[in-house]
Amino acid sequence: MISNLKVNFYYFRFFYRYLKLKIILISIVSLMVGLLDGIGLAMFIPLIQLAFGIDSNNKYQDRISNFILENFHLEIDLLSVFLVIVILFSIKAIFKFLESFLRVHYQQIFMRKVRFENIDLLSEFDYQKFVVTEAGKIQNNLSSEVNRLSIAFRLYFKTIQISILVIVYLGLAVFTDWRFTILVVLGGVIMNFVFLIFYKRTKYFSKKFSSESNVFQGLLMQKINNFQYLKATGLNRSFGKQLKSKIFDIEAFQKKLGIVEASLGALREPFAIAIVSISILIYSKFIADDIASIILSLLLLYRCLTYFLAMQEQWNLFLGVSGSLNAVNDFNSMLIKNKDSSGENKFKGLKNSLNLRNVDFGYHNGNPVLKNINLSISKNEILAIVGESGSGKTTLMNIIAGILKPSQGEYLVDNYNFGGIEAESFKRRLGYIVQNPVIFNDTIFNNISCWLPKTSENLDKFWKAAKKASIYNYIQSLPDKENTLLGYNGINISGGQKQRFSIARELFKDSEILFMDEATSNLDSETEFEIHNNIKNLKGEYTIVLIAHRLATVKSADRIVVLNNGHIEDIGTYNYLIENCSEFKRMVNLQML
Ligand SMILES: Nc1ncnc2c1ncn2[C@@H]1O[C@H](COP(=O)(O)OP(=O)(O)OP(=O)(O)O)[C@@H](O)[C@H]1O
Repeated sequence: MISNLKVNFYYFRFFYRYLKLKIILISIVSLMVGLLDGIGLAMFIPLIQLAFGIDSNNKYQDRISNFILENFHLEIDLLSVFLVIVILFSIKAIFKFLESFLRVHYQQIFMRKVRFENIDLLSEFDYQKFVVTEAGKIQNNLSSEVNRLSIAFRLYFKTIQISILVIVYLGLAVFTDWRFTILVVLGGVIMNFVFLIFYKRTKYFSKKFSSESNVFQGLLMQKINNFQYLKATGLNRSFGKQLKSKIFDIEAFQKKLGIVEASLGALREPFAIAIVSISILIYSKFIADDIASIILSLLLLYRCLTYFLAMQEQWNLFLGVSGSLNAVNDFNSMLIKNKDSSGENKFKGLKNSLNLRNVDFGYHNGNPVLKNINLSISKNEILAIVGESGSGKTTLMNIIAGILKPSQGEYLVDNYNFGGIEAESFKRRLGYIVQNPVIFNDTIFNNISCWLPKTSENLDKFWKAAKKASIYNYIQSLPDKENTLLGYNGINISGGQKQRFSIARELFKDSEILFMDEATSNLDSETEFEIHNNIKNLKGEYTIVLIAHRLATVKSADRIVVLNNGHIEDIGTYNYLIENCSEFKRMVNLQML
């Protein structure tokens, strides 16, 4: 019982977090609907009595209509009773409309808030945590589970609204004849205990449904992301089999949910009829034979019971999707717990240098990846990082870019601790060109401008960036030029072109610190030469941190950092390192340059 209350309070708190006092307002409106309906219903007793001339003493036998007629000093005749009924049901109709309207309106507000919150939280999600979080879980929670949550909202509020009606009818029934009411309520309580077993099963299957959907979405994403590979290697079908088997698992839980819901639906009515019949028998045999109150009580209790059954049905349907509420809430808490930390001070541009002091770093598994890194990058310097695969180049670059935080030591931007800088203002000045360039399924213009309006000023900037990234001629050769669609993940263009597009995007952004990870690994020698000429042309204008496996491409750097197994082996110009760093010399020899 207590744990049930706790769970219900958990659901309530979840919705209250987004809607606050709106929940109270919607409850008040439902209360009005119930009160107006119940009182209106009670007025039928004097109406019948007057119409059939049953009562001769101007005294009506049910307490509700007596209360209304006496307190409002109404004439006790057929017309005024009739008018009262019409007025009550008309006002009820207005509240009923308001009730449905508010539910839909608040549902929209609620969903918007949840979606916006998730989008913001995901933007601020800590990178280190992101890489160890199942992609399917993120995808499923942000799409399917949020959609199920919308259904959960509707069902939850329907349940609340209906339960208010149940309470109102019950109250009115108690007011009319408390003994008969107690008999029916006792029956209802017994019935509820029987149904608790069904509710438990529904909740369990709903949770299983959510977790299986997470796995399914993860598999689906992998299939889409690795489509080319799976197709080429013929693994497409066997991967498809995995997806199909997950569909069977999901179906199985859906079916079980359906069976529980169907059983509940079928059992409710016979149970209810039995309760009412037994109550009438007991009442007439052992308690009293007050026909007028029992008729009104029956009317009210019948409505109460109908709503009670509807409430149970809605509640069970809600439990069927309540897994989504747990899933979204857990996902939300995880995002909140792993929010990127950000300082207060706005970054207004690099003045002198970026500095790492005695920096150590390890991922979640604890293995040290970087050890005692001391490095200073001057404004407008081109710094290249080289080293064997796995030596920590990307990790080091991600620390300088602020995506990863040092486990030990300090990262200073112009002598200010990085932690004190507002993350967003720093990121706005960063350009990041990754190993697998990010291409959106959109036009070339939107891919480079990141959805800025196509004004002549932006268009001018766009072509300048395209020229700098050596992609100008290619765009001009296309029939639709900058309006050409690039396809999902740039499926229509080559690896080299993808990289040039992403370079153009960063140059468009007016970034002042550029990070390039293997930016030239997929380019043919001619384009590579061109890009490196362009990088040289950027010299003095941008601070560039560059990772390259092909050592010829780092010749244009001012300094090169040689990383070896997580520590800095040496730093210097290309010529200095050839002379003084055996590790660098070995790497160059290996590449036979
Ligand atoms: N998310 C992660 N979780 C745990 N360990 C990681 C993670 N990313 C990288 N590592 C480990 O950290 C070490 C350094 O990886 P990093 O990617 O920085 O090397 P790299 O020099 O850039 O390699 P490559 O040239 O192959 O890209 C490797 O041992 C790698 O396995």
